[in-house]
Amino acid sequence: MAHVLKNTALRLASVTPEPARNATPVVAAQNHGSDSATFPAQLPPALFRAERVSLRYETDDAVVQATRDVSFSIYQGDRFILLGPSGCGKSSLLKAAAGFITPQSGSFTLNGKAISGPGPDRVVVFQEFDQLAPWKTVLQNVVFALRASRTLGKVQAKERAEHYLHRVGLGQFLHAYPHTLSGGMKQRVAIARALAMEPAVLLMDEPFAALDALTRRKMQEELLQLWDETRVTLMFVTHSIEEALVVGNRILLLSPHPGRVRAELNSHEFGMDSAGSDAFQAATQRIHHLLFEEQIEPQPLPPRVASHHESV
Ligand SMILES: Nc1ncnc2c1ncn2[C@@H]1O[C@H](COP(=O)(O)OP(=O)(O)OP(=O)(O)O)[C@@H](O)[C@H]1O
Repeated sequence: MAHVLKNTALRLASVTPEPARNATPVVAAQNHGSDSATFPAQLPPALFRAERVSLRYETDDAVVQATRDVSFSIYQGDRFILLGPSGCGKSSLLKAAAGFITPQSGSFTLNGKAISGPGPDRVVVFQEFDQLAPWKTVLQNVVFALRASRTLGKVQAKERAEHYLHRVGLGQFLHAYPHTLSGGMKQRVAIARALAMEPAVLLMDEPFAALDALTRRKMQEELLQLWDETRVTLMFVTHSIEEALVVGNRILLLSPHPGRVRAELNSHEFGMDSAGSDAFQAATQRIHHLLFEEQIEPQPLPPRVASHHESV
């Protein structure tokens, strides 16, 4: 029963815009990240779901198994983090969720519909600073993406682009060219462009990893502010435990290559001001331990509970 209660707290935490502070702070589940059979029926369905996704690359020289049987559910308004060591398949999962890679087996669904390719309902922000067309101004870059999705007319696209560029603090730089911007500013344009598409899920692949520490912190803060205003559903890849705890409300831990679900954690209690606190340090160490040291062996389970859970 305790398993079900803990997991219920986790799920409840994930479906409310900002989860209750008294929810179980960190809950871990090995494999089968979310098993709907163990939760009450009144919870809303997942917005986005990965079901036993295995990803494999085949080249002339080698076959690389990137992930194996990865399952998870993302709920409306989640800031869902994929966290794991280098090479565990985080980026591959994100690209597959975006529809750029077809799973070897398993599936992704958005609002219950199978994903079979890229779509404007899933927009990606990458780490690289060269995501913008250098011959277009900041405004033109965003308008171009909106027009390419064929959902808006010229005037509407320009209005929407200006709105989101103001929102990320670039109102003064609408007519600047990308080469005149700092790395952080270019990432803001990429984020504004993605937000302007008003996707169902915003996919972010280590978007701040190439920034210096101060700018990275500022961008994390701004992202949280933007989330507060928009409540956009995020799927965010990082290999930084601290970033995962600060940015996310739920964290999926992946084991080293090939990536499998190691644990699922509830991290909504941490924010920008948490770093350095005892609870934050303890959570960081616990995650580190889960990722790199602890071998979780499957335990005998009570009926109808598909995975081993533990609280931290
Ligand atoms: N296009 C590709 N062709 C062949 N193998 C690939 C390709 N892309 C990724 N891989 C391999 O798949 C595995 C997972 O890579 P992926 O980039 O998804 O991991 P990651 O967790 O995002 O790593 P990092 O944190 O270092 O970016 C790695 O072994 C990688 O070498």
